[in-house]
Amino acid sequence: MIPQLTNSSVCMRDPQRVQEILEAMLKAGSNTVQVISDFDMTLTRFAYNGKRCPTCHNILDNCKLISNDCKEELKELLNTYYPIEIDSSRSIADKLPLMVEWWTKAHELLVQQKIKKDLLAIVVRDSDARLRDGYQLLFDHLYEHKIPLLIFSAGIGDILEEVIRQAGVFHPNVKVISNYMDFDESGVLRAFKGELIHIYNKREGALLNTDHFQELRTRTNVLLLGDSLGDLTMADGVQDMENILKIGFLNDKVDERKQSYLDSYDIVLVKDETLEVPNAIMRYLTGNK
Ligand SMILES: Nc1ccn([C@@H]2O[C@H](COP(=O)(O)O)[C@@H](O)[C@H]2O)c(=O)n1
Repeated sequence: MIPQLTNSSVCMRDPQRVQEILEAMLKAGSNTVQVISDFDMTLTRFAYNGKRCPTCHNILDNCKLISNDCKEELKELLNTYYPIEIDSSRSIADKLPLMVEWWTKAHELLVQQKIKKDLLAIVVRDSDARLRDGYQLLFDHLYEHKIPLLIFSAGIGDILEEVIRQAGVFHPNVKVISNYMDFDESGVLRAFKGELIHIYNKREGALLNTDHFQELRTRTNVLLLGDSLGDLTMADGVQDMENILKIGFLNDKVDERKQSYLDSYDIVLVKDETLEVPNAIMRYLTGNK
């Protein structure tokens, strides 16, 4: 039905079920569809030319606004907590407090650096941030077909917005839920706003944004894109959901994590740095237009 679903990167536990969901969504019409996507390592690449690409946090961690001592501390945090984040032998309940600890410590360190708001655009421009191949097509296609795109990220909203703005795809149909920086009157970072969003509390974040989901109450068919098991709860605020198709990017520790991804996502994209499959699915849902 969709030739790209036979790509070597594509794994499905139940291809028949995927076909049924796609047919139901096609029948409902693209005016009932919304896309909910994670950002880091989902819309952005995991690696490029054999080198890891940065997350929103890493863009700041490694920039010239951060002192060398602070860079070292942030790197130590990454080396301590990232292996925990992707450890398939530990439960989410076990990892959750440690993830809160990671985000909290990193944000405290960033706040101490007195980062200036007006330098963020330069920081992003000078970074190795890289959206996945096919991003332009995805963002433009959703915009042309008036399909809402919610980017739900535990990264840093100000950095995320700058990445998509500089890529020329921050269209009016895009809404971002993320951790936003709070600047004082002279434009210096003094805190992070609101409730912390980390990798395992997106359900709570979704339930706090009832207004957004209420506005989209006719969009009862969801295409969800994520790269972690925490991303599966991003659509928990959607009202009267009819169908959901979950696509998961499996970027790291593939052998250890493949089964849990197959059990949770309808389509698993293994070490696939492109948006070829989501783009093919969107083309199918919009009648190949
Ligand atoms: N100090 C930190 C905290 C988190 N990360 C990474 O950010 C990712 C979260 O963003 P999503 O857009 O994927 O929700 C997460 O996977 C962490 O690995 C970081 O790099 N530094």
